[in-house]
Amino acid sequence: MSNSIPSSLVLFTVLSVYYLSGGRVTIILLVSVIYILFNKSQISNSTQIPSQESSKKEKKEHGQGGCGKLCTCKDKKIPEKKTLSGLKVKKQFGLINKQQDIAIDFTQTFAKPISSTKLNEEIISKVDAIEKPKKRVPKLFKSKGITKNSKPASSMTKAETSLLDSNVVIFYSSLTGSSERAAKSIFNGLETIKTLQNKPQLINIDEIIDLDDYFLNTPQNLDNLIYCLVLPSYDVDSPIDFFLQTLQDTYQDFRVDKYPLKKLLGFTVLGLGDSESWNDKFCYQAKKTDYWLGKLGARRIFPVGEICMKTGGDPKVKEWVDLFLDALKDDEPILYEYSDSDAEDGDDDDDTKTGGNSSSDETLVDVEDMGNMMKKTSSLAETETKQMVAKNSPTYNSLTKQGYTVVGSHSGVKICRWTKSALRGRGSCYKFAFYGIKSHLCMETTPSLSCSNKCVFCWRHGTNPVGTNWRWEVDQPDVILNGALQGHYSKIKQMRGVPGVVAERFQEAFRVRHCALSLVGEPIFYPYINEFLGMLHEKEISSFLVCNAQHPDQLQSLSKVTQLYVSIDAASKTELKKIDRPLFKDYWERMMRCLDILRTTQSHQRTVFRLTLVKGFNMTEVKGYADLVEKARPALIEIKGATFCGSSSGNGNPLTMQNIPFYEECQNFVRALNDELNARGFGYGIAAEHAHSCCILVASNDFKINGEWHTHIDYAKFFELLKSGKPFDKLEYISKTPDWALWGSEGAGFNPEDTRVKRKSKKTTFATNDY
Ligand SMILES: Cc1cc2nc3c(=O)[nH]c(=O)nc-3n(C[C@H](O)[C@H](O)[C@H](O)COP(=O)(O)O)c2cc1C
Ligand code: SF4
Repeated sequence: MSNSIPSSLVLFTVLSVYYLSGGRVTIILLVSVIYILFNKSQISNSTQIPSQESSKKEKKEHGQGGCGKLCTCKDKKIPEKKTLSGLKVKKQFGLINKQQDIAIDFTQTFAKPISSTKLNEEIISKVDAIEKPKKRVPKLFKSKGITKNSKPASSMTKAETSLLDSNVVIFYSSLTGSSERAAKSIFNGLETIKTLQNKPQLINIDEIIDLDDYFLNTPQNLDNLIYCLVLPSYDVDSPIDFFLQTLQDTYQDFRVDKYPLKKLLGFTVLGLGDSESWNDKFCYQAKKTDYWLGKLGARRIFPVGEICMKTGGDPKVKEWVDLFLDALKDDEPILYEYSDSDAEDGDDDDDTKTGGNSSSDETLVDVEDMGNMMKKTSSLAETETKQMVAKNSPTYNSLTKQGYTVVGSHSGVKICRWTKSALRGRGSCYKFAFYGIKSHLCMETTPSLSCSNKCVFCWRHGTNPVGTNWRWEVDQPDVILNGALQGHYSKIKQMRGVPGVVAERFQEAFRVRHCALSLVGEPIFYPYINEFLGMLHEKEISSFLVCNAQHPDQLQSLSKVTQLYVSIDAASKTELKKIDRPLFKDYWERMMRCLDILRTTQSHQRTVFRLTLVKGFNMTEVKGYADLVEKARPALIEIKGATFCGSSSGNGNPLTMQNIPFYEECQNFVRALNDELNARGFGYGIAAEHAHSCCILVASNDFKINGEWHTHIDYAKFFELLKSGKPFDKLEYISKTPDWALWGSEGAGFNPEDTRVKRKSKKTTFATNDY
């Protein structure tokens, strides 16, 4: 009889015959019972360990959960019988992931390590697939960034290329100079190795325009790269935070290769710190860097150095450098362990080591589990919330040395040179000529000292807090406003002993009437900017807000300001990258979105394009600027030549005096732009100038009433309109521009009531922010 006859049918037949024959046919019954027993044993054999293929096939033919009864399919292959017990035992005791003691070519095999582990994992995953049927999940993400089963196992690695044939790049970041010194010592040490084939390179990480050029991609012109990073640690915000954030973002970016740094021949990190004062956090950022580079697939060729600069200092640095240089001369295989640091930190994502479950289910992560997966990172992967500018930080020292008062932990205030000048009756800045702002009544402040650019003309390199998202503690708007006013007034008070201060103006200065939200940093980055603006307006302080065209969402939701600036530092994508060195990868798209917002949502505001002209960087593409004007249709365009003020030594500013345009060059640029705009029929004209600060104003013809420019502001009217609570337009609070401020006027924008004093000494740093 065939196996295909159901046993229940046989049993039924036997019982029927027995009954009908009155029990006389016992022999038939006996034979039947023997048959049923035999049949059962056949069935149990056939259910043992089908291969995954046949299991899939079964599921396909019988539905997801199998047919649930004895199978009758004709073409069914008898599956290969496998004994699992051996594998299971090995898995339980972590033996199957034992490191492979064979030397392998690292560069060739990293992505696909030749270890039997993978084979074993494959087998186990097949087994698991049978033992535990896949549970149904509603929606799944392929978790490239945190996938587990695709990670390379530990292996002995040997590169085809000798380490001495590599290109060594030494990266460093330094706030007070010791890491730079250590990096140079490595550089000099490498130079002494005669057999090193290529000249090493020394790069300041903070000066890299796009970190992805090195830490996602690698420079195309250099192969066999070895990265050596020299990093201090700071428990206060420093540029290293942004660097680490970038490494982490790359690792968690689902769109990019999970192991982008496997292309490197190797890496090492030298950490400098202070173990006496920061025992718990000694060299913690160097260790984090080491961790993330490993996560990104780079091969550690020398252990992370941890040197206390207080107790060990430069001699200890030299020791580490010498050992590292020796290691470069040694091409012995290196043990590569992907998850070593994870294991130490209790991150058990190497399942096979811990006897966990490595089934193929884990390449896919349930959406609900994503949060847990992310949380399940080691302490090295954790990011902490710091203050943007803590009182004991080098940034704080640098800012206060330059005359800034740091308010709270992320805001700043400083009296500008024009406020001092106005107090002494020596003239106000261009804002008086263009908009009627008396400089001694103006406070320059910012609620965010951090920025998402690293502009070439910015003072802030080296110590600047940077970031693309707000990652710091947040201060309340009233704390910032009161602190800023207090800081401003205390600086004004100090002016009382300065010769020439006009008593009346000195007295007036204790009632701030205007606030320039510019200074440095990015004001709309501050999460409570609208509340802050509301508080300013309540005190009848006008608001001039300057933003860098990198935060379209915040720009979109910005509430009413007296005047809204967007910095336009270049007219093309390439030039913008060169001059602003933006941190956002989609910086151009962001700027375009901001321009659209100016033309649409924010068109009720007095919108201003702010162009800072830097010779050799952004003074040629007049047509390009006209395109941007076409896109945003700003009410006003301020064109200003970059100027010098302060000392440039060591701030990473690449500009020289050659980059400062003469006023005549600025005038020519403005004429060309104005001609281009009018040739396109946009209706702009050159309204006013302030030669003293190398600044010219182009305005929309809407501001020309009966042939006269009305670029000034009726501030009382502005507050009146604001208080009405009704929407209003930029043209509802305009006022006539005085003759002395008009373009081509005799004094070129200098108020005849003030005394013009020519500065004798030329100072030496760039500043575009003498607003
Ligand atoms: C405000 C501040 C915070 C610091 N925080 C740490 C820290 O968390 N861990 C550490 O090991 N060293 C810390 N240090 C010590 C510095 O890392 C050490 O002085 C280092 O040599 C500075 O390197 P640099 O001169 O290249 O900037 C800190 C120093 C300062 C001034
Ligand atoms: S100049 Fe302004 S926009 Fe540019 S980096 Fe400095 S603060 Fe940021």
